[in-house]
Amino acid sequence: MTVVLGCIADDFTGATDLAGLLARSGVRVRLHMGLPSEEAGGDVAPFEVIALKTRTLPVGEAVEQARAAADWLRAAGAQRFFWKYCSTFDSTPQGNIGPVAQALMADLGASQTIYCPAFPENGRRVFMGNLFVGRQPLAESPMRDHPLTPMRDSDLTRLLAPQVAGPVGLVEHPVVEAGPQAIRAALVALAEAGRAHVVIDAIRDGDLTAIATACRDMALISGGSALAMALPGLYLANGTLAADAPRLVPPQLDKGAVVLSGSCSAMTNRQVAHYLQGGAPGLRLDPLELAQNGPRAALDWLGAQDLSRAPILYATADPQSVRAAQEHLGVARAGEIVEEALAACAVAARDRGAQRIVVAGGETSGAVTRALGVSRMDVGAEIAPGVPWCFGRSAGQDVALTLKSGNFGAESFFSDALERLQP
Ligand SMILES: Nc1ncnc2c1ncn2[C@@H]1O[C@H](COP(=O)(O)OP(=O)(O)OP(=O)(O)O)[C@@H](O)[C@H]1O
Ligand SMILES: O=C(O)[C@@H](O)C(=O)CO
Repeated sequence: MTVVLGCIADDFTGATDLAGLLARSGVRVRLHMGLPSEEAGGDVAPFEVIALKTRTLPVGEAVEQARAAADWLRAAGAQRFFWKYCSTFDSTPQGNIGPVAQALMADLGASQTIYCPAFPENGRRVFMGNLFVGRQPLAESPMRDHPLTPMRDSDLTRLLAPQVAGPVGLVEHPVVEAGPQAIRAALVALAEAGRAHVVIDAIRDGDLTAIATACRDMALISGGSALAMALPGLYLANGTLAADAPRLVPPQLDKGAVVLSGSCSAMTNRQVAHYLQGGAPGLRLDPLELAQNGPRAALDWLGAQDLSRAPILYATADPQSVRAAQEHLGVARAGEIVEEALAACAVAARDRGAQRIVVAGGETSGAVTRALGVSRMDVGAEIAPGVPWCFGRSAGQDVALTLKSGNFGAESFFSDALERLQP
């Protein structure tokens, strides 16, 4: 078995999203939480996904980690690579998306790559280079108030231009609609015009399949998870991937569960409210209180809960409360305090036997998996598009984790997740 596609994601929920969509094909997908510490090689899956936590890091550090991940994947046999970022193109003002793509292209000897964050099933579409979230342009969507990466422009070519050397190209939707051959021809013409970085429109899954067909042999593809979805089928069809990959057998799990929410997205706010309305025991964490007293009160509360009722601990709050906390503590510190507290709660819940752990938020998921010491997981069934249950080991026991991207899932996501994976 060799690695058919080596994938690098810039955050943990983004990586599970990608892994979940690849796993829809039935092919085995392995997810590494952070740069793998074990030697590359040995037992590998055809799709290996490395989850980094680089979305908000300084550019140099993000680039260094992505290159190290690509080196590991290359040593494991990968010859094609996928660079996964958020379907809302989340980046800091300096931006890591372009610099990472550029560095990987240089290392892999790729002369051109594409950028396509579209995820139509979740309402992300790219048209004439502009990213829409549902009906709203990105910059008018709730993403404009994201705690760490507020997105205030919707034009991907304009967002990408300062992040890369040389001009950015665009393959417009009419070309994409005309199919793989037209896309290939447009990419060749753009390459001849010196455009190594090309944004591609996509408004439905069929567009993504056409793009994946046109680009499946590129050394580096970059985009959201949905662009990768067609790749396993294409690799099976052309014989790059053998059809006899083993299937996942999920472990037996106990009744105990906990829900930890550090995402402040509009959707997570609704999901938390819905879960509490349904009668779940819940405790709201206040960053200012945590800054003064630490997580002791949260841990005491959790210690008194019946874990078979899947209690929720959440810092999820509306944009106004988030801003107030950030003004007092600073953006980074407010985030860290919450992440540390939720991570401590995850460990305490695991130590009391919780084997199903639901986490909302990419940064939060990074902190939780790190605290649990979960370094790699096998990817199971999806609860909602882009949100699978994953199975790993923590402190010698089986744990199931689902890492929900801030904006993903239905309002009933938390109860959906627990129903989907009943002991
Ligand atoms: N009440 C709060 N005040 C300030 N910051 C908060 C608060 N609650 C959570 N945070 C921080 O906001 C950040 C939310 O980012 P996170 O990546 O976890 O969620 P998200 O961005 O909605 O998810 P995704 O990246 O998957 O879209 C975290 O750093 C978290 O600690
Ligand atoms: O692409 C998305 O929207 C998600 O996988 C994600 O990256 C959220 O952090």
